[in-house]
Amino acid sequence: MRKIIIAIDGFSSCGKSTMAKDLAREIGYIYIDSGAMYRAVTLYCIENGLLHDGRIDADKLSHEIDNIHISFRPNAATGRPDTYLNGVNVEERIRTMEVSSQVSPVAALDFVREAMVKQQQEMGQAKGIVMDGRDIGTTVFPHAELKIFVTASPEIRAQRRYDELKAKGQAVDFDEILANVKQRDYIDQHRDVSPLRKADDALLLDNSHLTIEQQKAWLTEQFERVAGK
Ligand SMILES: Nc1ncnc2c1ncn2[C@@H]1O[C@H](COP(=O)(O)OP(=O)(O)O)[C@@H](O)[C@H]1O
Ligand SMILES: Nc1ccn([C@@H]2O[C@H](COP(=O)(O)OP(=O)(O)O)[C@@H](O)[C@H]2O)c(=O)n1
Repeated sequence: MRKIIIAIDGFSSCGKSTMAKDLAREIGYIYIDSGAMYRAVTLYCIENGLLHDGRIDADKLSHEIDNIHISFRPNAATGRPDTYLNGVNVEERIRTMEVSSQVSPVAALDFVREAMVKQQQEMGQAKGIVMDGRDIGTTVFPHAELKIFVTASPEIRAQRRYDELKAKGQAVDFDEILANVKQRDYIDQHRDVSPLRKADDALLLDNSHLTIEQQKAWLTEQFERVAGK
């Protein structure tokens, strides 16, 4: 089978990382969660006083962006890569509601996207990669051999995220999560730079009523069809 690039885009919390990570593990590809990179930049802003009451000090961030180094290292216990920000494991801290509620405006900044896209493209140079996000099939890898666009209803997506955070022991409120999911979808779809949209050549997957196993089987089938050509 030839080595390909698999781009998985779509709305917030619909299961992109779950299916991307599982497929990558099964076929021996590298898995990159591009959303984790925007989350890590947001955490940097929070921890370094660049975000106040939802306002970003974009000027200061533009001067510091080259000092923000994000990498991934495997975690044997979870079976997925952990995110590191300037050498520190931030995997847990980037998944909080505090970060979720501020990440989309940070990710809308042109210089932030430019820096992240450059790193993502370098990660995909040798192919054999599954990357999930919002603009992977449209901007990061417009020539990806397999592109998927995932969607599910906002209520179902919010319920999935609610269950996940609750299982981790975080104090969560369903309505707050639903509002966050809808707000991020809106910002992600309406920003000027690389807005969230389905690439013309992406396959659409509505997984509202699919189990994790069913969506993975579907994705594996698509991979075998394309990589086996
Ligand atoms: N088909 C599915 N049915 C039910 N839960 C799912 C499904 N796919 C993923 N999940 C769960 O939904 C949550 C969000 O999935 P995730 O992969 O993090 O989404 P995304 O990467 O799109 O934000 C996770 O807790 C995951 O286990
Ligand atoms: N390629 C990407 C990935 C994420 N993002 C931004 O980063 C946020 C967090 O991404 P994520 O994939 O972790 O989001 P979840 O759907 O997992 O909650 C998104 O809401 C987008 O604002 C982006 O702009 N481009």
